[in-house]
Amino acid sequence: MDVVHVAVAVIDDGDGQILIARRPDHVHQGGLWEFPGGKVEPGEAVFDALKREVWEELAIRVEAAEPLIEIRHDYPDKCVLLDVWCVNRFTGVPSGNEGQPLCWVSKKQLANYAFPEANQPIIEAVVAKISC
Ligand SMILES: Nc1nc2c([nH]c(=O)n2[C@H]2C[C@H](O)[C@@H](COP(=O)(O)OP(=O)(O)OP(=O)(O)O)O2)c(=O)[nH]1
Ligand SMILES: [Mg+2]
Repeated sequence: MDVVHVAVAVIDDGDGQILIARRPDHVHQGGLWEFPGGKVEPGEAVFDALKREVWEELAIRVEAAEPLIEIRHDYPDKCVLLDVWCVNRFTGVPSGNEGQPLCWVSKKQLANYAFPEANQPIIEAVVAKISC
């Protein structure tokens, strides 16, 4: 199976709150919460994909980000490579541009939301990190 390369953004508000979004019911891993992001296009740099996806989904401009962790995960129907970045600086106010519910949550609260299976190590990395 082809591996789908995905740029994923962990966005924090500088005050310990992290932005999560709910995936639509009808898509892959639908109904679960996620960190915003999406597929890297052929020939596109991952950071450019991150900025593009965050703009498309949330209408905010990423100004600075750093790599956090890369996760390769095989779902029964899809293989993904999640390229996860911490967004350190952005401009604008996030809005669910695609109608997706958004929520700002503390690191501790992340455990109360259902995420796709691949996200477990991401959540551990976020919790372990001092900022983001
Ligand atoms: N964005 C995101 N995707 C995740 C996470 N965890 C996880 O397993 N995935 C998977 C679900 C999908 O198979 C894939 C991301 O695809 P996507 O549906 O967000 O891609 P996209 O925004 O480009 O959407 P589309 O244009 O294809 O509709 O990665 C996560 O935390 N965030
Ligand atoms: Mg997406």
